[in-house]
Amino acid sequence: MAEAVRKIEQRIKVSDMVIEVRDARIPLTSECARIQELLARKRRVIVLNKQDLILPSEREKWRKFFTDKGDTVTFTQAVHGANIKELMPSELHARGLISRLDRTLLCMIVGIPNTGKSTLINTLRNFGYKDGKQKSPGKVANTGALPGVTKHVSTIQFHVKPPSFLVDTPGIVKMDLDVIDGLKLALTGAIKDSLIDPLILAEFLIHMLSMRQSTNYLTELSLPTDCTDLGEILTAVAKFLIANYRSGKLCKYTLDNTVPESI
Ligand SMILES: Nc1nc2c(ncn2[C@@H]2O[C@H](COP(=O)(O)OP(=O)(O)OP(=O)(O)O)[C@@H](O)[C@H]2O)c(=O)[nH]1
Repeated sequence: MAEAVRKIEQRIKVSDMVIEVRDARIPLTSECARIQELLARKRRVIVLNKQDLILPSEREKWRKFFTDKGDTVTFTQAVHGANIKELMPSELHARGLISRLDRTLLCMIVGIPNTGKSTLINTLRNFGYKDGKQKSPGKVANTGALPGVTKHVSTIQFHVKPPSFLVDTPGIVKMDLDVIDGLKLALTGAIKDSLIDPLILAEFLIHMLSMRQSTNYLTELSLPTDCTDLGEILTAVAKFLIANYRSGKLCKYTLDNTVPESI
């Protein structure tokens, strides 16, 4: 991880701009805290990916939140290419994120693990080549449902004219995570499942849902019939809740709030 951070820091200095990919379900907790100081000095667009997993009303609330702070944001669904056009060189230029369109463009992609960076790169590349009327080059970055798939820093062309490149980087997590941040990251799949007991994670999820007065999930819950042991049943229920939260079937609430709240 330290090596990855060092390489990212070196490459950021020579890049024209940064695309910071966050998880739309945790727009604050998924910030790339470890290099925020560096990011603050670069032109940056915050991509809130996995927009399909939050309600449209939540999207609008967060868009206003970031825009009021002076940040440039784009909501995407990288798996299906939603809003990818907003990240094409001409759009980045129109939004004031790059100053010239006649020069080679180098864009860093950074973010915590599992936010969809590699998926976004593949989608941007397909879209970018089509935008330049070139044959679609296919997938280059490896993707996966578990965190930590990308291990190395690599540079990938995503547009022909102007020649534009993306620097793919491994996901980086901050060192001094507090418990609540850790639970939110675990719930959204940014840190490994093996690190947190699913019962604790499910309890946290139920707590977060009860704060939003949401009990819809109770009607969906059918207990596994092949379990007799209470502990096993609870674990099965916990895993059911977590999996359904992650797929967006349980609810589409963000876990962060635009105003501070006590948990
Ligand atoms: N629901 C949803 N899932 C997505 C979206 N984009 C990516 N994913 C899924 O999120 C998971 C992680 O995607 P990756 O592209 O591998 O994420 P990454 O940020 O490169 O991950 P690391 O290698 O851990 O840094 C995969 O299962 C993707 O299919 C999206 O817009 N919506």
